[in-house]
Amino acid sequence: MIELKDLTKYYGRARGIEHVTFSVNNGEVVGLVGLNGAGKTTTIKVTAGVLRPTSGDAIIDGISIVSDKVEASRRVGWVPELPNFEDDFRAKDYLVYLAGYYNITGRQADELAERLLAEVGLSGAEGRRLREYSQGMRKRFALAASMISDPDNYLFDEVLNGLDPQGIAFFRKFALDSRQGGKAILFSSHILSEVQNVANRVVFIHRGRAIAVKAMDEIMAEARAAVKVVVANPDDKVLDVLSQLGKARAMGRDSFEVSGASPDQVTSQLVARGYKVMQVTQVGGLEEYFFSLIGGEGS
Ligand SMILES: Nc1ncnc2c1ncn2[C@@H]1O[C@H](COP(=O)(O)OP(=O)(O)OP(=O)(O)O)[C@@H](O)[C@H]1O
Repeated sequence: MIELKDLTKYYGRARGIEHVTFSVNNGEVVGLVGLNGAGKTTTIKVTAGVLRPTSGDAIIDGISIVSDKVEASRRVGWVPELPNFEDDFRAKDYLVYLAGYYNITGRQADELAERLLAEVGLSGAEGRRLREYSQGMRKRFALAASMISDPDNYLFDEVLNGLDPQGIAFFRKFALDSRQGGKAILFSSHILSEVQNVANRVVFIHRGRAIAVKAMDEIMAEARAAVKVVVANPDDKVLDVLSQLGKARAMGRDSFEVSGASPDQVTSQLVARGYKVMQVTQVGGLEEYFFSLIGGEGS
């Protein structure tokens, strides 16, 4: 569990974040959302123990990052926005070296490094030097490194940046599995559609302050999220079929809108009944909610 308590960080006189308070419970994936410069990286770095707060505290599994930094940071895996490594190292050697910090050595460290690199999709690139890694490979490597001690808590800063669709799918699965496994994940991202897919709660940060903390269900209800679908072979029953999923209405002869269902649910429901789905789009949702929250500033 990750608890942020009245966390404030000033860079000299410049405000980073002020009075940020929220928690990430075990079994929760919380998205951290905000404009450029809002304070996401600062929040994550202070919580990870790499920046000292001006005041307030972050508590990891009951341990203060301020008064017991070593113990608290052992319990959290951190993937920075711009991962920085000893670039002359070869990937696997570096993971083995990092595992040493957790008293994992010898064959055990070797096997762990290979397994983690395979898990994040870097098999075949274990022997390459980190300086030869692309941005996406570095992100994948940083993910592997954060998993060495199999911590119960994770902090991911823009982890999706630079990842290809396969990498994004890996992260999505990792987050959902971790959620089921009772871990606590806080991740920042500008890709609001992915935050919507993965997070069960969202912290909106604006000008250094956490201006709202909301469950995804509430966000979707308030933002009147809906799925728009175009069907190639509509008939007079299609509306009834869609109504089984949520509130459905016809928008035209072949297009329909359903609220209270996901694009996946709409597609499988229609396909199972022999309809041809031409187009499915999510309307409203997190993005709409975010902009309504911060007013005209983001547009
Ligand atoms: N080293 C620093 N020195 C001075 N000010 C800083 C420093 N790092 C961050 N800031 C300021 O703190 C505020 C929050 O920055 P932060 O990097 O946390 O935002 P962010 O939400 O992560 O932004 P982005 O989406 O652009 O990555 C900004 O006003 C920024 O200018």
